[in-house]
Amino acid sequence: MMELMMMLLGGLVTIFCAYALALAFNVVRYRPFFKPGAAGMPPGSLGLPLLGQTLEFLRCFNGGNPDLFWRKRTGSHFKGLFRTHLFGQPTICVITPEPAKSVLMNDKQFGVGWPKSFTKLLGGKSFLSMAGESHKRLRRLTVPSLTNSNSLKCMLSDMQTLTNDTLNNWVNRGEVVVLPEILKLTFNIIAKALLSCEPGADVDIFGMEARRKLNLRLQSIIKERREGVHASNLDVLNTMMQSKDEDGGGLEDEEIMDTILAFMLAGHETTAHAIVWVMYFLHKHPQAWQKLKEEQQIYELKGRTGSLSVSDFKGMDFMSRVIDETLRIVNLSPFTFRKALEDVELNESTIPKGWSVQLWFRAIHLDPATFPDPYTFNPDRWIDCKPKLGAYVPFGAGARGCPGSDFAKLQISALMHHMILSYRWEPINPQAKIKYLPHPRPRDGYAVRFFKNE
Ligand code: HEM
Repeated sequence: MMELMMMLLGGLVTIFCAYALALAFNVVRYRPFFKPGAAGMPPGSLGLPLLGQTLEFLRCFNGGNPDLFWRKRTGSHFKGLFRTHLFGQPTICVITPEPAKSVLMNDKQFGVGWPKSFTKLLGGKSFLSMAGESHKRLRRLTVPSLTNSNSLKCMLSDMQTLTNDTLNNWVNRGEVVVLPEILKLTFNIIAKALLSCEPGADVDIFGMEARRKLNLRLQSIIKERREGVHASNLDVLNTMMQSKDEDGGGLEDEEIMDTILAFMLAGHETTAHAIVWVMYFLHKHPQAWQKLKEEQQIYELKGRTGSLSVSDFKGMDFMSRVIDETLRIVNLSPFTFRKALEDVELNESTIPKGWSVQLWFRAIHLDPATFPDPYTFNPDRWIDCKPKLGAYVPFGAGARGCPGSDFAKLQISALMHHMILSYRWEPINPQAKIKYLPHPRPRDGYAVRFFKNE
């Protein structure tokens, strides 16, 4: 009997020691050496060696309660940041507006933080991989091709044609799973805007092999354009090829190719998810549906004659509130990444050099201090709501803010204009659970019955 108890005790002591050692491992491994007098690290724990707190993070997100992870970490010493260890990296999570603004607006001390696998896929000359002056130069030379009013005007007409074709096709089919269908549509729209590709063109962008093939294809398109073939197309590629900096220098082919790929990847998935969620919330909130329909009826005649302009869309107040509210509550990019380039003091603590910094937009947008009753979909909250800088950042902010925000909003508005006036839909699984990673979406992809109004 005594022997058995001793064995049991020995086992318990071993487990306890192993656990204590495991906890100490990360503490020792990532112990920072701050200059004398510097503030300490933000509160938190690094969890287990190698795994850190990744399993708990995945449990929260995959278990349908993504906010539990950060809510559990906001104790009395909390100053808007906590430390943790996620996906193999010691990490500081920023979850309140003030420090988020400080990080977003400070690209000298906070550099590119995307995971290496991601930047490798995008190519070394994409501005998602670049930093500092070269990042600024690349943005100066490429972003206007996407955002200037002439480009948006040309894109709008294609968006409306492609949208109408898609919606008519859905009516003929009766039942559709919206997400994959919208992904095809937003991909066709971006491919047309960037390269004048017609819908159905065989363009694949996922994976290294697809990227290699796309690069070869882009190389030959660029060569043809330089030789004058389709050189008058009003697409983003031609505008980029003509763009010049102050010294008269232009973009290298590799810079153009990597930027086109970045626009393609970043430009269609998030927008497609946003459209699904706008449909989802409008169906759940009949009053908002009705209000949007009434607003859109003002533009009905112009819409039917194809003369709706970019400024018409920008002037649609309720549409814009619906989009802002959807992006706030859904958080398509739940967080973004930076890396501390040196020790940085922030909110009475120090972020160690080399650590990953994650900005948790989800936590910021669901903070009741800025947005009372944050989980309720209420487009009218935006009538008097002017959040301070850093408190509403669905497109990020600062030097790395999203260059496609106007393009995305225009696309969502153009589609919803036609959809709300001429069609209606009924979800087939109204209680479908939500999947939160990589972008939040209804698990069934939002399967609906789709009808044309009489
Ligand atoms: C609803 C749709 C969209 C959302 C919610 C969204 C959100 C974001 C966010 C949060 C960032 C990161 C900012 C940061 O790290 O600070 C970003 C970056 C970026 N987005 Fe978007 N985006 C959307 C649509 C688009 C579109 C349509 C395009 C292009 C056509 C685009 C191209 C990019 C690019 C290239 C970057 C990287 C910018 C840089 O590093 O300088 N996005 N976006």
